[in-house]
Amino acid sequence: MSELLRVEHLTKTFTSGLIGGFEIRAVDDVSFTMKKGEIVSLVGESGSGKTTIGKLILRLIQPTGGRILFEGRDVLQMSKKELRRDYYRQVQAVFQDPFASFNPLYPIDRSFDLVFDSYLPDVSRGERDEAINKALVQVGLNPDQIRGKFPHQLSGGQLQRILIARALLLKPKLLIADEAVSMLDASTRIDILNLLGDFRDRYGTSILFVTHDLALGYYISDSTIIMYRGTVVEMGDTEKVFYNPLHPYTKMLLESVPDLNVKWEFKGIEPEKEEETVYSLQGCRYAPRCPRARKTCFRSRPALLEVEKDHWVACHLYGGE
Ligand SMILES: Nc1ncnc2c1ncn2[C@@H]1O[C@H](COP(=O)(O)OP(=O)(O)OP(=O)(O)O)[C@@H](O)[C@H]1O
Repeated sequence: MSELLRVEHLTKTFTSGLIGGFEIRAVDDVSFTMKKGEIVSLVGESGSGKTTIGKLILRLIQPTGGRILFEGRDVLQMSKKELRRDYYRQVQAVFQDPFASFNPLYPIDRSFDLVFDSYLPDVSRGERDEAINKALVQVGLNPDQIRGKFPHQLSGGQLQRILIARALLLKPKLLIADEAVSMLDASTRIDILNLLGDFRDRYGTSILFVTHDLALGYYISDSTIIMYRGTVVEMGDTEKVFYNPLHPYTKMLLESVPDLNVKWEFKGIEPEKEEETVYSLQGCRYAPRCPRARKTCFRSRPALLEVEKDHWVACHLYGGE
């Protein structure tokens, strides 16, 4: 498989507060690649920088530093016209809240027409209708029951399928699915995941699957990137990351997934204290929470090293400096 996307040393710093504001390094020196037709999960707890990475790739926000290459082309150097005419034809996104993605004042058909108007203006009305109906059938919907309806007349699952049908009308090379199934019930969630996998198989669409849910990431992805507070702590082949986790944070995350047949029992656990969440910008960001942290972990950031084929970890326990 050849390379589709390359993210190099991507950094995004936000400034919060008006006077004497403080800086949040939401994404801190993140590098990874995606192959054509590959599904990559970007996994991490809330605030780890996943959505910010998706928005940077989509050029919805500007990075503080780093490069994004799509098929070798520098995305950050693209003009607005190039983005609109070319990049967004090939890179589409589906976000978490399907209700927020539609204008409640218009029937959902309008959202399909906007795609045609923006990217395929020369397609005739008849051809549009045919393509829309085909896309709706592909995502398991009956066009007769969907077309002409307003968003409030449809369920969250139906709207999410419509968003996927809309994104896939263009048969994009890259789909960014940001918590795209988080708001759906379990059975609809699996349907939508299967749909995404089916599209990858059919059209070779690469998918960046952004999620905080390890099980969903494992189900759908070929490769997994584990984020912690803006940094990549571990990444690689999904089987290797899940069955041979190396970073103490990945191990903790995997141990925290509740088992279906294990009941909760009181263990007197104290919630995490505020001072333990303070992290240093020079050292490993996980060091204050890490049971195996040493002095060096607070002093220097470990490099992301390939410890076995297709398996990288950023941890001083594995020789990172
Ligand atoms: N526009 C912004 N201004 C200031 N800070 C921001 C902004 N957007 C994000 N952040 C901060 O950047 C950090 C990363 O946020 P981001 O939304 O990327 O995380 P996430 O991993 O996607 O979390 P979630 O799963 O909760 O959406 C957080 O600390 C967040 O508060």
